[in-house]
Amino acid sequence: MRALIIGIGQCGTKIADLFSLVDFETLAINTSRGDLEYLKHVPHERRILIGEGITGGKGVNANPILGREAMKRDLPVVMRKIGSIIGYEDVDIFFLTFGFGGGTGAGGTPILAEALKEEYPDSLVVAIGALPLREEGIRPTINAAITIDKLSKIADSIIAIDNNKLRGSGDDITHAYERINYTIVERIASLLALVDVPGEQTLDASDLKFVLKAFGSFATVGYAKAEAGRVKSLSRLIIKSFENEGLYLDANIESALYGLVAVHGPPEVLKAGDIFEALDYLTNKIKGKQIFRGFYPDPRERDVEVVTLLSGIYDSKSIEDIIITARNYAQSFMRAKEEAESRKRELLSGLPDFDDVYPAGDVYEGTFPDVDEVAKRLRREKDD
Ligand SMILES: Nc1nc2c(ncn2[C@@H]2O[C@H](COP(=O)(O)OP(=O)(O)OP(=O)(O)O)[C@@H](O)[C@H]2O)c(=O)[nH]1
Repeated sequence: MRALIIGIGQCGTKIADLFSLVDFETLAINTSRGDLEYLKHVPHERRILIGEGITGGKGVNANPILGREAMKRDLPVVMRKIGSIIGYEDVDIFFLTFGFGGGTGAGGTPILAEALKEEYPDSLVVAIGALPLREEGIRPTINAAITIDKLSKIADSIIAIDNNKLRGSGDDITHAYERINYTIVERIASLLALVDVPGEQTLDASDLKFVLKAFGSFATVGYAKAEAGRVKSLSRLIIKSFENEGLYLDANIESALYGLVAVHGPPEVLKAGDIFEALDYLTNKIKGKQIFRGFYPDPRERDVEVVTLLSGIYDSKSIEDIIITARNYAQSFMRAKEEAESRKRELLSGLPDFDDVYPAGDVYEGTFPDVDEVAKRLRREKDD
């Protein structure tokens, strides 16, 4: 199983940086030179500054139109770099990490996603994006709505992380971001680490690709971990992994089409009866009724770890809030614009054509009349 993580914009490259720390292949792309330099783990030759001609290396200030333009202009450079990283061994999944509310990531990600789908039709393109906080105002919400719309037509799945779930954590925003970035990397990395690994019942790359190939709908990754000695009911722990609000997306999991559950831990805790009870429950709960599973008994393990992936989700309050807010704003903005235009028409109606007020015939092609001469002539005409 080969994954390439591509971070776009500040949020996306920070997440890619953490993936780099845990030894994933990564690439960082940004319009801001400063933000690229700030990264700690992505190797320098895997950092690409785009749109320098438009932005001077200073970011696009939450304007996704500029983010899109920057990616379009430097797409050949980006695709060449990706080609050189990939070499001759196929990539199973490109994970594109970004923030929905900014400009570089929101504008650039759909452009790159489309190019990757075209160039590598057998690989999946999965977007992992952070949804803006409501307090950030209307612009990030609109950026998010535009990008959701675009990506839903291109990406195979969109793993959306709702930053609003950070509220109430008590952390300042930088720490809250760090925590959520860490969590998402931990979950995806744990899941990928279990694919193609020998186990009781194993998950392979084609299972994961099947689950994530979900026509641009939403996906969410759940997680639960406990010390083996403290697990009273494994079935309860598995259910907790997709029930708890740690999913970071307000979503109705019953609307999911596919699911995948991977359980890793000491063999004495991984009891088949418990696992099947939880899987039956989950299979009956989701609409698509298809759950892939992998059990990985490991005598060296002291903890039990459960990673759950649910995909094909179309019923999510987090997403609905963004789309409805953006749509309402767009409609009221269009109404206000029409009113302003009709008020302008009303105000200016009835004005004469001021050209008629000035005498014609004094302007000759190619020459300018002498203003003093014209004034003298007009005075003479008046006196006569
Ligand atoms: N989860 C998470 N969200 C982040 C982080 N940094 C920024 N965001 C969110 O991402 C959005 C801003 O995206 P950025 O990545 O900063 O913007 P950008 O893509 O670099 O675009 P420009 O700054 O406009 O050039 C906001 O809605 C933030 O809430 C982060 O580290 N983690």
